[in-house]
Amino acid sequence: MNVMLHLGLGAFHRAHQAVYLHELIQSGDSRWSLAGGNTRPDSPELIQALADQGGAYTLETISPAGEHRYTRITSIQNIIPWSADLAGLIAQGARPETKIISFTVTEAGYYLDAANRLDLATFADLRTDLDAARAGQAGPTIYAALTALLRARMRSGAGPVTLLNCDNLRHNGERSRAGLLQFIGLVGDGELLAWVQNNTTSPNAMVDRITPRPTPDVRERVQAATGVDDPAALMGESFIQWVIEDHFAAGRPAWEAVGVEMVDSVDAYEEAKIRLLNATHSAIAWAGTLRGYTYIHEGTHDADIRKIAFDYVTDDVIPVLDTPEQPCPIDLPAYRDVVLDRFGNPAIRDTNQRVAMDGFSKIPGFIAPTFRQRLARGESIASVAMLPALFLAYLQRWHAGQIPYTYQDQAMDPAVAHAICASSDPVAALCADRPLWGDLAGDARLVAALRDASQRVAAFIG
Ligand SMILES: NC(=O)c1ccc[n+]([C@@H]2O[C@H](COP(=O)([O-])OP(=O)(O)OC[C@H]3O[C@@H](n4cnc5c(N)ncnc54)[C@H](O)[C@@H]3O)[C@@H](O)[C@H]2O)c1
Ligand SMILES: OC[C@@H](O)C(O)[C@H](O)CO
Repeated sequence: MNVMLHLGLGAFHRAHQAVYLHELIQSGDSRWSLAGGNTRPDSPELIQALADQGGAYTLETISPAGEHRYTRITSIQNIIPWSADLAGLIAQGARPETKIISFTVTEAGYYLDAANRLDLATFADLRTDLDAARAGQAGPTIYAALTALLRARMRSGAGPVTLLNCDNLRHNGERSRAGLLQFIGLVGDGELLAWVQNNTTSPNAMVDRITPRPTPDVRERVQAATGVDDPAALMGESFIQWVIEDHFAAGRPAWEAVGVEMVDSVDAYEEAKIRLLNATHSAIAWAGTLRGYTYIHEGTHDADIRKIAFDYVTDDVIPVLDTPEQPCPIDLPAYRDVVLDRFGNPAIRDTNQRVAMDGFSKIPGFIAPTFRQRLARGESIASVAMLPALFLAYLQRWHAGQIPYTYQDQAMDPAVAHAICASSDPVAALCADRPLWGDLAGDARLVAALRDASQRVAAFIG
């Protein structure tokens, strides 16, 4: 049996990658199974519940028409408990049957600047893990965990392995590989660096399924529908998509048999998803919070918020993704409309809190590239400017203690956030932040557009 080892047993992995493999196994192809665990001591009760259930759990999916389906997912066959030395994960990673190491550690879990360099100056977690790795120890960041796993694999002679990133990150394979190789270089392990370069691949992948944080009512509905009380139950939308570059070092499941799209280049899919779905999603979460809504579907049905989202995609994104020189193979206006319909599904009850999180990683990842392209073409940035202007208004509310939930942002330096909000010119301060804007930081056109957009946001908030 071949094993795909997954790092980051969050909701999304269980509603997406585990589901595709479950369907493949159900179709009669049981050549692969999943093992998984967290690199951080997160959600210990959930990990224990999964272990107690042999890795199985019930997934509820809800279609736009409101149809509920319940499926017992059984592809994760080895739950690896967390320990600080990551001994269980390292042992599994070093076994020859492990042929793929996949991961979901959130967009903020990669610590890269706009030029794909590890941002050691900003992220203390990364500095701590680098010290640990230099001392030969594992650590919770993806880079320190992979360094420890791959070192053990190299020493065990278990052979090549694919590193499969399943997070919403542009060029997610290439970028996390760049971070990993820099990290190993900084550790100073030349032998491991050469081994990783020669024995691993990192295909880019686009992943999609809206998976809210499971709430107690999901468990109740699952029990009512199936008779099983499942503390690891979770819920997602019925829509699911996975597009992967077919570049595997040691084989892969026959995913195409269950609808995974295996392609040469994922570029068009990931640009469409990150800009039309993820950036729009964040904007609706920021705007919805400012208008006093709790859920994404509420903001999506607010005409003003919907117009901000629609105009951003229509005016500023589609023209740069679909050009005469490089026509986009995806029907972007149709994609925009489907995405807004998905967001508007009231049964999903996805929260603004979940989608608004990690704004400091989403501006550079999801939004700044549109500014860069529009400005390079000498075109207006009025519609896309509404997104960071909404984020700034949201951040100011957070700073004033007026957000009705805990704002989680792993990429935020609280001192920087404070300096922006306390500045006499918050727009200029936000636009000057290099981790947010890279080479665009301080650009006069960016500042002017955000000033104008901030006035529109102030009028919108009322
Ligand atoms: N939930 C969705 O709708 C969805 C859809 C597509 C893609 N994704 C991707 O999956 C990611 C996780 O989403 P989720 O719903 O599973 O969230 P979750 O909160 O349920 O799980 C997060 C997982 O990431 C790990 N993690 C978080 N920060 C980390 C860090 N800095 N270093 C190492 N591990 C870290 C946690 O231990 C946990 O396993 C998202 O950030 C996104 O990139 C999510
Ligand atoms: O925009 C937030 C994401 O977690 C989103 O739910 C996901 O990317 C949908 O696939």
